[in-house]
Amino acid sequence: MLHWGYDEHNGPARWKEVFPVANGDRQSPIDIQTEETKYDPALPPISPNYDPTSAKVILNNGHSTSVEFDDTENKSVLRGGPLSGSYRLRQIHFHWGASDDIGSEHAVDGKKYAAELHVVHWNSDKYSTFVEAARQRDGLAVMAVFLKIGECNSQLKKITDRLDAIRAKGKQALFTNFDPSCLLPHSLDYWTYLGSLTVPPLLESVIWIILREPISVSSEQLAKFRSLLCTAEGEGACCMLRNYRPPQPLKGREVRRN
Ligand SMILES: CN[C@H]1CN(c2cccc(OC)c2)S(=O)(=O)c2sc(S(N)(=O)=O)cc21
Ligand SMILES: [Zn+2]
Repeated sequence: MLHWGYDEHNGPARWKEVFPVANGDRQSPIDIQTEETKYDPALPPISPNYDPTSAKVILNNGHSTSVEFDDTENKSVLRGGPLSGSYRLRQIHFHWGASDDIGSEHAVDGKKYAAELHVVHWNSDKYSTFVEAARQRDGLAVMAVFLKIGECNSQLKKITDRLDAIRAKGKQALFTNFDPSCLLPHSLDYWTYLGSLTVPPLLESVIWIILREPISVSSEQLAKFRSLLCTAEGEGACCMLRNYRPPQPLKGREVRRN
């Protein structure tokens, strides 16, 4: 396998050949069996506090599209929930599928949503860089939001309307004055468990916070994600039709809810 991706020849089933942690004890995503989740009265609400001026660029990295934030100071942080201390906002990105009936990474009682938003943070209280934090078991905190097909999402439009400027892999465009809280659902109720990055290097350093209420996305908006290219300008164009990893074994982990 040359470079990892989501096709038959380089997809999730083969990542273990290069990243053996793929068969680890705390891999993500998972299928959340709601009957097995444990209510924890000690779990406080999560509290996102983002400064819109932290937003810098929107980027096509060949595997997804992301909005990157300035994480050189504690301007945009996530606190509360299962977290001790504050986790600094790094980037947001999305996962989707080739059709509207699949696309999310996590599943709920076997049900997959059309797409999934990930808001990535790192533990800037304990570690001095993102890369160092990404190697620690409490280094990263990713908040996941499910996207279900419905009304056009006017907040998401700020992102989907810019995708044609970053069609090819490696392209980026200025993207500022954006507070990702605008993409969160009304309720911040969540499930939480200990897992990993869902993309190589699949590091087992993520505290996952999965919001239980989905947000909407229209079929047309979602189609725009699929028109992104996994290839750079000048290479043979290949569309980014899917970029989700399927659910991984729970291996005895507990999923708590607030
Ligand atoms: C958007 N693609 C990834 C970019 N990053 C990345 C890239 C390379 C190495 C690395 O670890 C050192 C991190 S990231 O940490 O921002 C994350 S988190 C994440 S997910 N799906 O698990 O939430 C995917 C990515
Ligand atoms: Zn992700």
